[in-house]
Amino acid sequence: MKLILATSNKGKLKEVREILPEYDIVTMSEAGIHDEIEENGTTFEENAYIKAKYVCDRLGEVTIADDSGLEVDFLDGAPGIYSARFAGEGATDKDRNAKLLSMLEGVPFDKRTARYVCSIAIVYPSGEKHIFTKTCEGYILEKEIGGGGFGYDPLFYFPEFKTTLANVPLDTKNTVSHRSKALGELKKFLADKR
Ligand SMILES: O=c1nc[nH]c2c1ncn2[C@H]1C[C@H](O)[C@@H](COP(=O)(O)OP(=O)(O)OP(=O)(O)O)O1
Ligand SMILES: [Mg+2]
Repeated sequence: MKLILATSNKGKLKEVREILPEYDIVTMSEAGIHDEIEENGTTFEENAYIKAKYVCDRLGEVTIADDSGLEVDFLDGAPGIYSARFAGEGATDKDRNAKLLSMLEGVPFDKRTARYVCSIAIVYPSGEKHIFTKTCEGYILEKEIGGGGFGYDPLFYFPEFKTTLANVPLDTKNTVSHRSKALGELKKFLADKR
């Protein structure tokens, strides 16, 4: 079965293709849509739906989208839904990680708890929609470790792995991540629907 994926994030795309090998994942740009979709919702769920709905309306095909981010407890849940934008337009993963580190300067390890959140929306041309949300709990380190994953992964320490999600193979990250768990719910839903 073909699923359009409404994202322009290559890290997400790689993970979604690994986690859903039984689906033919076609990106919005492969389907001819190059628009920047305004993420003006107030929750991960709303933003995931906004992205999937936008692309589904244009293509008339079943579309999924991922809205995700990092909630840091010491920062009262920031950057949250602003995780991609909180260091401004044109910023890189490196810039965002540097900004996050500066905001946590001097904060001891046990107060650096954080979680990733991932909402996966699926929208059908009929208007049917479903949204699945999962989290992944960890700590923000004081320096980057590892070259894998993407985004905040070099700073995201996962206790059971005793290292960051950037310092384990992708298939290992995919056994515990917010994204793999939310996509697992989607998989169950799609299997039940058949
Ligand atoms: O597993 C992850 N490992 C590391 N970082 C992560 C992860 N999951 C989300 N993140 C970060 C990346 C980005 O800074 C933000 C998502 O923002 P978000 O708007 O959902 O994605 P995006 O703008 O990069 O691509 P798009 O909206 O086209 O899907 O959270
Ligand atoms: Mg985005």
